[in-house]
Amino acid sequence: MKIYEKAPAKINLSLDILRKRDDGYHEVEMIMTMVDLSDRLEMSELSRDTIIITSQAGYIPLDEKNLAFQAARLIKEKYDVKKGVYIHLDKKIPVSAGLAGGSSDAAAALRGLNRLWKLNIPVSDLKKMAEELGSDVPFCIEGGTALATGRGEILEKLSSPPQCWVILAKPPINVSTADVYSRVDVRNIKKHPSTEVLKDAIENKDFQEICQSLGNVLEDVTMPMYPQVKQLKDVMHRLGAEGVLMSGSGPTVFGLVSKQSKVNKIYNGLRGFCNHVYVVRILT
Ligand SMILES: C[C@@](CO)(OP(=O)(O)O)[C@H](O)COP(=O)(O)OP(=O)(O)OC[C@H]1O[C@@H](n2ccc(N)nc2=O)[C@H](O)[C@@H]1O
Ligand SMILES: Nc1ncnc2c1ncn2[C@@H]1O[C@H](COP(=O)(O)OP(=O)(O)O)[C@@H](O)[C@H]1O
Repeated sequence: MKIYEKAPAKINLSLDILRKRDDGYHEVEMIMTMVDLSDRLEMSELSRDTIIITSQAGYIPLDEKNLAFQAARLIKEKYDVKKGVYIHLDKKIPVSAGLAGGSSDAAAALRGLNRLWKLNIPVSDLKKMAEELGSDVPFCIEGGTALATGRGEILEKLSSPPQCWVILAKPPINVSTADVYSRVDVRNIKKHPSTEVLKDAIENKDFQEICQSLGNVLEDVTMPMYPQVKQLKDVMHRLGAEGVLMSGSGPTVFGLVSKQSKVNKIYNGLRGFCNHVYVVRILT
């Protein structure tokens, strides 16, 4: 039997850091939503007790460092599955981009293997397993739009933002999440985003208020390291995007656009600036 599972990218509409914890993680408050730029996982059962990962993307690890491999190993151990699996990752989400591609692949592997091996694991238990794989993986299990707290694993479901176009642009640099967090000076965060205001704006489907309330404290770490990210934000604003923000630890910048008539102009303008530009929608 062969099954397919989609693994969509996420963007952070807000990202705030409250404090650094004793375990080294940061206590965050962030609103995340999924967009329709997705990897696709093809999974088939192997009678031999082994995990094999392949991908057309030449730039990700295919061994136990791959998050989909780790997901398969975890579910096999926890549920004592003696069968093997072959997972092909059709990568579309750029890597180390702040779009949680690896985390979403891990979540898709958990969902898919639950189906493939007919394990009937409830979503709450999938999310518990997801926590062991990474802070963003629990959100990627159910997706949608959510307020994430703790280190990212405590989730409150929100309604979807109003439909709009999301333009993603990734400059040709890869950013390490661990490196960015390690440089945060928690006592000197200049401006915390107004998470509550953003949350209300989403509930009220108030597009203009959403655009005004976007905020990400990691911009002040990543942008001085990579000035291209700030330049990209400025270009997006100039081209007419109504709300512009860096996603996660970066370097991807997204722009929210309400009018289709603006989308082509922004897309074409950005293509002159960087190779990786995508026009996507928020997944409801
Ligand atoms: C910044 C965010 C925002 O959504 O996304 P990305 O930019 O990676 O997409 C997330 O917080 C990233 O989550 P994720 O990529 O799953 O992080 P993990 O693998 O759990 O952690 C990688 C490293 O980041 C740091 N880390 C992560 C999460 C957190 N709340 N505090 C931290 O300090 C830790 O140093 C950890 O070792
Ligand atoms: N399935 C996967 N897809 C992408 N990257 C992966 C995967 N498994 C492990 N990685 C590794 O995880 C790291 C972060 O990848 P990614 O999830 O794309 O970053 P981000 O969360 O910043 O978007 C990279 O160093 C990459 O090599």
